[in-house]
Amino acid sequence: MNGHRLELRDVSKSFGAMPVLGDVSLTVGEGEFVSIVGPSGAGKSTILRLLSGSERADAGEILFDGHALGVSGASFAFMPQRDALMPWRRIIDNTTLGLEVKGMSRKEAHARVAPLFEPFGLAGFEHHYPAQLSGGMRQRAALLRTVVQEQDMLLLDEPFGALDALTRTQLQEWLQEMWAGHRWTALLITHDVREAVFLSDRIYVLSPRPARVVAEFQVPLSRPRRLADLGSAAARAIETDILERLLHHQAI
Ligand SMILES: Nc1ncnc2c1ncn2[C@@H]1O[C@H](COP(=O)(O)OP(=O)(O)OP(=O)(O)O)[C@@H](O)[C@H]1O
Repeated sequence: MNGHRLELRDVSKSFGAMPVLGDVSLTVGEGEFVSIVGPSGAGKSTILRLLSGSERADAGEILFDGHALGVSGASFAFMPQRDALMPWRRIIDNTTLGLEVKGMSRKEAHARVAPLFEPFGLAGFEHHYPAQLSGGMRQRAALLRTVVQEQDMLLLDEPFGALDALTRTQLQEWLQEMWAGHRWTALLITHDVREAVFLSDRIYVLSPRPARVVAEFQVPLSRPRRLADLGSAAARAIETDILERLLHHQAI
């Protein structure tokens, strides 16, 4: 084992005649928050689908704790762009869904999620239905449902993409605090370079399809972070550099 939790080595994937991923290599360490930014349609979500097992790579290796993904027993908690809450279930019963699917009784699952409602800013809304909550609250409920399953790794696919700019900023700040407290091993897919800089330890920049990694950045901001840190010279320099790579996809 080389210290990485997740490692993709030269992973490629085509859909029919269309190459989507071309030799993508990346790593995520224990307790590390890593983001992937790339142009629309580059294949970012495809990477997550390879991890969740809903697609298979054509070539290359995906390792978890040094073992091939299929035999590693790795479990991923996935949070999609849309909250995917079930409208007919109360918030508390939505957040227990993943636990119940894994065989936990509803009573036990309720006991597990209940203490998280306060830190997730959902106290008092346990018995509301999704339609009675704001978009930001629904995304927090979706994240609660995701993290309570205590999987090996958190996969976030544009989790704030459907929110208005202010709510999105508030949730980025909130997620940063939550992550600092829990140190989930996390892989975030985003179009939003500022979001990636604010949340990540490291950032991979993908080229247009067929995607390959054209740059990797270590974010030099100390934690805990505040939004104001994005105005620092270091943050602005890295943001500009990533945007340049995205626009001109120069390889390093
Ligand atoms: N199951 C599939 N069959 C055929 N083509 C697919 C399939 N899944 C994805 N694609 C195609 O692969 C390409 C990459 O899709 P993917 O969703 O991974 O991109 P993305 O980088 O996540 O895009 P966006 O940022 O717009 O969400 C797209 O052109 C998409 O149409």
